[in-house]
Amino acid sequence: MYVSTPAKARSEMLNNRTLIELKNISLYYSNENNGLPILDNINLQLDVNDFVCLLGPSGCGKSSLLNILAGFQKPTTGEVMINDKPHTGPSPNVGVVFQHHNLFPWMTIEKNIEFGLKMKSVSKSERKRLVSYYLNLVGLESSAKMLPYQLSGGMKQRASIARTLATDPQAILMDEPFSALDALTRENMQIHLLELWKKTRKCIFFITHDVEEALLLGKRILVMHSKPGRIVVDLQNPLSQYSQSVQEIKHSKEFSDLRYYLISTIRNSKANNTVFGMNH
Ligand SMILES: Nc1ncnc2c1ncn2[C@@H]1O[C@H](COP(=O)(O)OP(=O)(O)OP(=O)(O)O)[C@@H](O)[C@H]1O
Repeated sequence: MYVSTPAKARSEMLNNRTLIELKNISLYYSNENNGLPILDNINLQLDVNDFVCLLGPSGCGKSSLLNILAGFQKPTTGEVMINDKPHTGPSPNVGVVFQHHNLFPWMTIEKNIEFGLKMKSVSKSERKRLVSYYLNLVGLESSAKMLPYQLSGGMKQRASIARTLATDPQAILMDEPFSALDALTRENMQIHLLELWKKTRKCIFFITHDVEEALLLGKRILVMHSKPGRIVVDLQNPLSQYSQSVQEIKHSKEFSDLRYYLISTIRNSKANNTVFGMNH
């Protein structure tokens, strides 16, 4: 069993503060799920610089939780706080990147990135500077004038990430953003996202089905069980401190031990509701 550092000590260590807090969240969708809540009394704090990966079996409520964090879905009970204020709807503080890019197909990549800035009434010269900065950050300078259909899947996802980053949200929620990509592109995107996070230190909440992806990306890993949807693991990922290459990390004993532990915990979803390594 892996026991993580208590939240307070962790926050102090990282000189972080809580950005988003979920308090006693439960969610029911009408009478489905045999009367059980989709989400059951979820309490969670995300810090300003967190990189949190959420794992769990299909249908356990991961996207529902993300929708509540994004302000798209109202919880049945409980509340969401951002910067200690109630969060009741979509907000510029929270950006979302979905599994399939949602770029406007009729706009060039630079216009797509500029769109949110226009909505925020950013001046033309500042928009130009920011578009150029974010294109550069995701390595798409030479694709600025292209339309989305002219880009590969990985490039489109990088453009989506740039568009979200450009509006400067405090948190970015990602719902399986790389799952539609081929293995090699996916690995490149993981490395790229980690570099982006190191540069921007935005709070990232990342849903994935892929345990290895969570181990390579997350500073912190959550596992949800289903029926009812609960967070049963909240783990500081020791691998995030490693400076070795991805390949070296993947071949380490700690990686394979953690991988085994997480897969077993996810498999046990229906049988077990014990809370492991909770730090909140
Ligand atoms: N709008 C809705 N109305 C009714 N039921 C819903 C709605 N959205 C999701 N559900 C149900 O809630 C449960 C959780 O769905 P959710 O999409 O949050 O799970 P998930 O863990 O993200 O699944 P996956 O990993 O397969 O994407 C499922 O049983 C789903 O059928």
